[in-house]
Amino acid sequence: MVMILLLCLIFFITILFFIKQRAWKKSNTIPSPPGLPLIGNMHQLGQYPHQSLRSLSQHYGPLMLLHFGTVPVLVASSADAARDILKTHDRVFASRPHSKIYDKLLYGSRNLASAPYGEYWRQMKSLSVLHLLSNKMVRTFRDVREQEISLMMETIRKQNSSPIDLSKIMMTCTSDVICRVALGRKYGAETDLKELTDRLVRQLGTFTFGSFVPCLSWIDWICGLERQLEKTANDFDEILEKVVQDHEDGDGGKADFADVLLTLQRDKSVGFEVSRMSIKAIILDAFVGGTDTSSTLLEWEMSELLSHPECLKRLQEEVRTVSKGKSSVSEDDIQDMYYLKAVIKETLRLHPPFPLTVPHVSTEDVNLRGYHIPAGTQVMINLYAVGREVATWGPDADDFKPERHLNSSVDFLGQDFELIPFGAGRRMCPGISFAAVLNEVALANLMLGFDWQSTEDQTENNVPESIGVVIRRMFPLIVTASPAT
Ligand code: HEM
Repeated sequence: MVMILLLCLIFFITILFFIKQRAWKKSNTIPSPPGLPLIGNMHQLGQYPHQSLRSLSQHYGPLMLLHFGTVPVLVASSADAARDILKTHDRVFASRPHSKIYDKLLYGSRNLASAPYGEYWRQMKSLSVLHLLSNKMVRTFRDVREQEISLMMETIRKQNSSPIDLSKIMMTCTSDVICRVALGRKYGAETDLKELTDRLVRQLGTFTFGSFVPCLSWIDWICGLERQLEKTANDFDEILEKVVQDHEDGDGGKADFADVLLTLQRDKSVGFEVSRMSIKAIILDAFVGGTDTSSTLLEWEMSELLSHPECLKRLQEEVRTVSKGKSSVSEDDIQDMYYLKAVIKETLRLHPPFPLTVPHVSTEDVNLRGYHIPAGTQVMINLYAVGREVATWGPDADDFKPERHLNSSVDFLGQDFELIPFGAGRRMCPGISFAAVLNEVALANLMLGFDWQSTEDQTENNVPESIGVVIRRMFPLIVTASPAT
């Protein structure tokens, strides 16, 4: 009996799949790799969807329609296609698809990153952009950055030139900065916030049957997914609830994110209600959006520099010349470090920490590059493919060559669509200044303080990538660092 029911279900889904594909084909001729019933194109994504999608786009073009299960997903893989979506039709594509996982883990999607486009999202974006991550706020946390970077340098120094896990040390530095800025202090000893953030980010990227083949969502339930998500959400909420409580009872020292948000809630000065849940959800965004991305960027920078000793040498010379014998690089010194900025841009081009943007969804029917796109279509921009597009970056697009940025005005601020590692348009990353200044000053200090040696046999372009939403190195970067000569 069960077998017959299962066969009927598979038959029904297959019919539904072909009807859906036919409906799309009628109104569109968007190039579309052929898929399989039930799973659509999912079997073509492999372990590294950003790489597989790039390969598919080389065959099917910069705008492709795929099916993840029964869900149609438009994938853009060129600067022009990204511009059409994130600039020309930005408003139409500014929403996020509904996700049960986001709902469970992120306070019913009341955080900024997964809130659907609308009034609530606008309110949360203005809180983040104007009150938490503005240039002025970023400047006020200068001493936090300097202290944590100085601690990182001390940790490396203490190893006395023996091999160190640089990935771990850099991760500790960036996550401690975010923790202090968001929560006012480090929560290391009593709660493993790092482990919890890792778990949450991992679960946000979990494949679920329910998301792509809704009638199979019972499989997720049988696998115990709901229970796991609930546990993570509860564990994080317990910490955030304690943080908010501590701040309410606290002495109002240096204003961290929790303080700022509680003040805005009390003053009612922003013109809308700021709920306790919104406060916790916005703080959570800083951990989810900022922790892994910031350390991943540093990790790829060091990794690429170690594979390209001539670039490492040139950067060290620049940093040491500009710093003129000082023991550390200050944020004021960075302005004159042009090669440093070129190294950062080149790393973001080749290794955008989020290679596929958080999915967008269209809220109206729209004509995109001559194709009819119905409301409710999910869209992903393959930032990895955009950064490596041969048409814009040339035949050496896959090579690490910071020099290409030296006489170019192309920047990652969301105006130049060939380099958009932080996205662009309404949904662009609000943490860009925060991330950029932390990254610049951390990398410059690593260059000033030490001479570096890789312990690996570094073959160019051959460093394996991790699996997940944020793509870091598969294996930690083990190096030796001796005091600069
Ligand atoms: C190297 C560091 C970072 C990179 C590469 C990065 C990249 C991105 C990207 C690609 C998006 C998605 C854009 C889209 O959907 O089109 C995004 C969104 C977001 N990022 Fe970042 N990010 C970084 C650091 C940060 C930091 C430090 C924070 C906060 C402290 C942050 C908070 C957010 C938030 C809240 C969103 C969602 C915005 C929205 O949906 O309106 N990010 N980021």
